[in-house]
Amino acid sequence: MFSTAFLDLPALQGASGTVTLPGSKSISNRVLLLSALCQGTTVVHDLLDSDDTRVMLAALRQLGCGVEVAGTTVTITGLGGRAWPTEAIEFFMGNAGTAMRPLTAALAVQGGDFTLKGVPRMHERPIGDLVDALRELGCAIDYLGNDGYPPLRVRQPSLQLDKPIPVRGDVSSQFLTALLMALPLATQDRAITIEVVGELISKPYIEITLNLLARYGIAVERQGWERFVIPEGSRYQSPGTIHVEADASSASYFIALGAIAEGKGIRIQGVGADSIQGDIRFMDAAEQMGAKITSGPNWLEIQRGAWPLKGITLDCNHIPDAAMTLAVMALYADGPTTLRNIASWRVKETDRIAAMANESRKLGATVEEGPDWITIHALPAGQWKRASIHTYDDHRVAMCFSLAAFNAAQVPVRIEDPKCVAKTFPDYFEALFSVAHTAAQNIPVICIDGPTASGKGTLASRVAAALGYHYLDSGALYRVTAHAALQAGLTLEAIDEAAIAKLARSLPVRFEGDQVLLDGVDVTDAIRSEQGGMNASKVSVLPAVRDALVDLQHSFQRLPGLLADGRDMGTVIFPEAPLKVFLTASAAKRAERRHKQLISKGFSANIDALRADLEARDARDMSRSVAPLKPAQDALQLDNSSLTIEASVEQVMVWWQSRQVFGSPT
Ligand SMILES: Nc1ncnc2c1ncn2[C@@H]1O[C@H](COP(=O)(O)OP(=O)(O)O)[C@@H](O)[C@H]1O
Ligand SMILES: Nc1ccn([C@@H]2O[C@H](COP(=O)(O)OP(=O)(O)O)[C@@H](O)[C@H]2O)c(=O)n1
Repeated sequence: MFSTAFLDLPALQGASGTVTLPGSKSISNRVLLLSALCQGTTVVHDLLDSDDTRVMLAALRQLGCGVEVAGTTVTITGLGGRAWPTEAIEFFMGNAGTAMRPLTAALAVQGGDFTLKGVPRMHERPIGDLVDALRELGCAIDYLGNDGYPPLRVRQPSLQLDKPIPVRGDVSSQFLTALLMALPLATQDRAITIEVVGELISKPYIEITLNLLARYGIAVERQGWERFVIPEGSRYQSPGTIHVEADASSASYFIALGAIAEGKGIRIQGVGADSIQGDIRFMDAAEQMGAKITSGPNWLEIQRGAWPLKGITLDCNHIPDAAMTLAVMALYADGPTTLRNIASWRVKETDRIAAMANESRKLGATVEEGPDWITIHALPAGQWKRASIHTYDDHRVAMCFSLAAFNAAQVPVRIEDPKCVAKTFPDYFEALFSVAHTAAQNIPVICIDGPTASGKGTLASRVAAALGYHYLDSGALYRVTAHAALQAGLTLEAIDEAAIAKLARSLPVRFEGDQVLLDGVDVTDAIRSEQGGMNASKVSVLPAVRDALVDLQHSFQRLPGLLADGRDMGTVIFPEAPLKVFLTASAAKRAERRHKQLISKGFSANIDALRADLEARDARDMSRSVAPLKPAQDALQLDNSSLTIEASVEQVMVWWQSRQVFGSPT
């Protein structure tokens, strides 16, 4: 996951390959709650690991459920047949609507002394319709803040279930889902009837709920979409094992990607056209816009068909979440696209109609909006602008606008607060980068060159972490090469140049966090010694060795960008890099830093000897004939002798930002 303040997506050109999608958020949380209400143990496979499921799991633990997590498999030992807690419990529900609503209903029907709170935005998301329905049937629920909104306090109910329970059908279908999942708890001596008042929106989500309830032994009788009868004596029965289908609305970004990007097509693993989720019908809308889609039981394949895409007008009531993706596809169309019947967008994580309109306008688009509709006009090649997309703590806004990076103007797109995707798809950007491609010149490289112990590695890795970029420690490659050569019984002299170069060309080196592995063996400590640095300096003089390492170094230039540290990053390996920094500090300072570094790692060291060594290494690095250590002509010099690490990082970030001008962040 990218936890950076922003993520700059380079202009992307195409996409091909396979993405495996994580489990659906709403199915995950429904399955967790149903498993908790069962007697016995349920093994849930392919569970989504996300903020919403973590909130639900924490709540279930507080209630006394057995919860064992092993990767994406979670084993739940349910509360069925056991005593419910009688002590007061306070639940923190974050911003997790898929946990808040069904849990409120289950707790209210079961009764106890429970408080449910969330983040400030959760306290702005309406829950009045659910509470009204629950009160109607005798549940005791108080508002602790504003009427109609969390936080809530739930107490002991006195249930009256003889009359049908009215539920408004025109608000979030999660209310009805919540009731359908909670009411089987109260069917000991009667059947319970729910009556929908008005048109039921988002019917497909109710179908998912009914489908899952059936898996848990609850056979709800559906009479049209107006009445639902939960039979007397209904009891949750564990299915034993259950697999969570991938999220069909997450699939929408990759369906759109296949339709927009040039390439051999995208294969999506985890969900197919026969999915129980209504959002899968997004594929029909994407096909209308031009996508070519084929499908099997658990997969979809998408290719670009019509190009530009075709503008459409669509009632999106059946695909409220996935329809947001159409708004970004609309930018690539041949005419305007109007999405209708999307009033529910206004009360989601943020006001999504306003968000999609504002952010599309930043990209240069013309957008009109009404209470329950939006029209997005196509964006011609010349009119795309570099924009910093505000994401409103809304995962879908972030994922949708990542698709703007395929713009014909080939301008990059900044996504603010990229970690908001954690709600449903923590590794969304990693998945995007695994299939997206672009020309090397679009993938930014920041070079940090300089003498030993000037702080290159520290600076480069910190800036990489701040930007979400990859990091190349090129010195480590020379260190590993020298290590491998010595292990192979070679000298580090010119006489063995060809043999060392041969080794270097297929060096089985891997970086895992701070560890360096050679052929699977951890050589971190061995290569980081001062002797290791001196040996690296010796092999690095040999032109054939330097040449042999070029391709390996270039292979680190991957999306979304790279920080490269070494001696010749800016002069030889990445001469086109948009920012080159030549980092120096006085020899005295550098010797002092290296001394501290070694002592802190438990090595003994003598500061004068260190200084003599590093001056000898500098001299060799600066005087060699190939790729000598020197600043690139266009490098910015940074002497950090009297700067803190933070100040050096800040300076490089300021230089970088001044070259990356996006529309002003909001
Ligand atoms: N600006 C700085 N001020 C103080 N100490 C620093 C600074 N930059 C780096 N250091 C420290 O100096 C030591 C050497 O830094 P390192 O990044 O390993 O250098 P290089 O990669 O250039 O050899 C580390 O212990 C690091 O914490
Ligand atoms: N791009 C690079 C990186 C390192 N090197 C060589 O490898 C040695 C070790 O590099 P390093 O970056 O790990 O060394 P430190 O600066 O960390 O001491 C340097 O002294 C250089 O001789 C190089 O020639 N070119």
